[in-house]
Amino acid sequence: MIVKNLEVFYGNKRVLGKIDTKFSKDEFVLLLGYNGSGKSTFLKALSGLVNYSGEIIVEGNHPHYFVTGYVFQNPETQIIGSTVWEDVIFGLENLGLDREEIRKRAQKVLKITGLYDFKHMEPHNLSGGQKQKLAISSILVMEPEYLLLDEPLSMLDKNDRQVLKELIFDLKKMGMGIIVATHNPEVFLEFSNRAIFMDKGTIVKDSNDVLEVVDMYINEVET
Ligand SMILES: Nc1ncnc2c1ncn2[C@@H]1O[C@H](COP(=O)(O)OP(=O)(O)OP(=O)(O)O)[C@@H](O)[C@H]1O
Repeated sequence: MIVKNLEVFYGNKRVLGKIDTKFSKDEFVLLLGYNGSGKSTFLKALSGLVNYSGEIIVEGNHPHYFVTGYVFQNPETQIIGSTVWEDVIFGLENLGLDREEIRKRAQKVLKITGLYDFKHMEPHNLSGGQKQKLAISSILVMEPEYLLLDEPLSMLDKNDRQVLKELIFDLKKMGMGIIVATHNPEVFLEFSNRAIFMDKGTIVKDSNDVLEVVDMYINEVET
C-alpha cells in the first residue's frame, strides 16, 4: 500500500499531512504519538472513514477501503447487530454476497476469534474482551489485507488484554498486515518490525529499529 501526500482537514484545521509512506503485509507496525497527534485520523483515512486528499494506492483493482479494515477503539461504537452472528454478517449482507458464502465466512472468522459458541448472544451481554473480539470479527469477515487497530487493548482488563494480544499475533501469523495505534508499545514489542512516531499530524520518525522509536517516544512522554 502506497500513501502519497495524505492530508486531512477537520474544518480549517489541518490534522494530518502531508504523509508519504508505504506499508506491506509482512509488517506489524506500531503507530505512536501523544494524544491528538493524528494516529486515529491516519488510520481512519487509510480505511476511507474520513475525507482526505492525496492518494492511497493498493495492489489489485480494489478500492483501498476494501483492503484496510479499521477497528474502533471502543468496540461499542461498531456494534450494530442484535446478535453476534447478525453483527458479523452485516457488512457481508451489504456487499450482497450469497448466503452460503456469508455463512462460511462468518463461521470461519468466529472460530478464529473464539466467539462461535456465542453466536446467538446479544452483543451487549458480552464481556469487554468479547466485544473487542466481535469488533475485530466484523472487520475480518470483510477479508481485509491490513488490520488497523486503534488502541485495541485500552478498554480491557488484564486477562482480556492477554487474550486479545494473542489473537492479534495469530492474525499476524496468518499473513495480515497489522498497524496498531497505541500508548502501550511494550505490549506488542515482540511482534513489531516497524514503528512510526507521529507528532502534530506528521511522521517524525519511522524505523524498523522499533526499540529506537519506542525509546524516543517514551523519553519525550517523560520530558
Ligand atoms: N471529528 C473531529 N472533528 C474535529 N477535530 C477532530 C475530530 N477528530 C479528531 N479531531 C482533532 O484532530 C486531531 C487529531 O486527533 P486524533 O484522534 O487523530 O489523534 P490521536 O493521535 O489518535 O489521539 P489519541 O491518542 O488521543 O487517540 C486532534 O487535534 C483532535 O482534536
